[in-house]
Amino acid sequence: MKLNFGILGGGSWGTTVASLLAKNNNTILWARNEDTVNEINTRHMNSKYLPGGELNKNLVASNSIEDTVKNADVIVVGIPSQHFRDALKIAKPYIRPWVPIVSLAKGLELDTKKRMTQIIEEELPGHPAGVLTGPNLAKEIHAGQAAAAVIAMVDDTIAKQLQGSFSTGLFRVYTNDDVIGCELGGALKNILAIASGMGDGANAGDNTRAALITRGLSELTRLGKAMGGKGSTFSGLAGMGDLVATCSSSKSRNYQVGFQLGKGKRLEHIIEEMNEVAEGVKTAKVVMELARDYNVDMPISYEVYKVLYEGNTVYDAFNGLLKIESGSEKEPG
Ligand SMILES: NC(=O)C1=CN([C@@H]2O[C@H](COP(=O)(O)OP(=O)(O)OC[C@H]3O[C@@H](n4cnc5c(N)ncnc54)[C@H](OP(=O)(O)O)[C@@H]3O)[C@@H](O)[C@H]2O)C=CC1
Ligand SMILES: O=C(CO)COP(=O)(O)O
Repeated sequence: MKLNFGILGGGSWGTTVASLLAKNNNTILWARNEDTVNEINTRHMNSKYLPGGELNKNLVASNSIEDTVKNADVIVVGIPSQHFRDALKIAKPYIRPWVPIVSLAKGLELDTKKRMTQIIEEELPGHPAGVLTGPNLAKEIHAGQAAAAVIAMVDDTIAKQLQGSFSTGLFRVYTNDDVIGCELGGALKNILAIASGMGDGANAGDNTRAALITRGLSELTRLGKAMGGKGSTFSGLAGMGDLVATCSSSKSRNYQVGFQLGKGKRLEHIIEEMNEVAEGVKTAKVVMELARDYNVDMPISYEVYKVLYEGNTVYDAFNGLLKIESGSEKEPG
């Protein structure tokens, strides 16, 4: 069934998802940048975030958040986590009752430590809230390469309907009812992608990367389960899938931050030179607090945090990890 979609956020992922949706649905994309809107409407491109390659010609962009959401049957939010709540507040007066809201963001709000669907529930109570997540590097999907994702909603009927809307031949969408686990998988893996990039930047080797991914999955799963996610979610697309993609791809912005740190660059300079978001940098702060709140050991994330915020070097981080006593794989730690 053809639905009306309103997408908020004209960055690389918001635009890519909007273009996928426009294949089979009426789709409007809201971007605050006028040049982006004009370029999408006239040249079917978003060269700031997705250089090269055309977007679906049916995609309409708008500078008006009201026009974008007022007739929408579904709203999709691709705004980075630290600005997600503000965008919902602006859109709220124009959103029709009970319209499902789907988050694309992979981060946690700094002040509140909340997930994006918790923010949706607070700002738009009564609206079904869900997340689209998984190993989905925007630039590959924009280039027409195949990928798989998960739509997680508590209500299975809505999840199945959205599964049909988001799916295209090359973009395979699975359903999951574990919204907490799916959301946490996407947010927590970004810090581990920074760790993996740090290792590669410092030429630590393929074995180190494999160890970081595997032990990273273990710590991500520990916190995720303590916060209410299901163990099986973390071995699926939203957990292991996304972890593997971002920890091993130079297309990941989080991996790139780590890689540059591994090369000895300072965080401020790396961020200054990037025109895209790397959610793991801010999420690392939140995750350290959550690890304390839930009394969960997260040694790799902690070493990343110390490099980002306490002046440690990448070599301090790897030395720190090597000093930790290695226990049994069956036990946490
Ligand atoms: N890119 C990817 O491969 C994937 C990204 N994600 C997640 O999707 C989310 C969005 O990321 P992505 O699209 O990559 O980000 P980008 O860095 O590519 O773009 C960010 C977008 O958000 C807009 N924006 C930033 N702040 C505000 C604000 N206060 N109000 C309105 N718009 C704002 C920017 O607008 P402007 O241009 O005007 O600054 C820009 O359009 C992130 O949480 C990310 O983790 C998830 C899966 C894949
Ligand atoms: O989440 C992503 C791919 O699944 C994108 O990762 P980055 O934000 O690190 O680019």
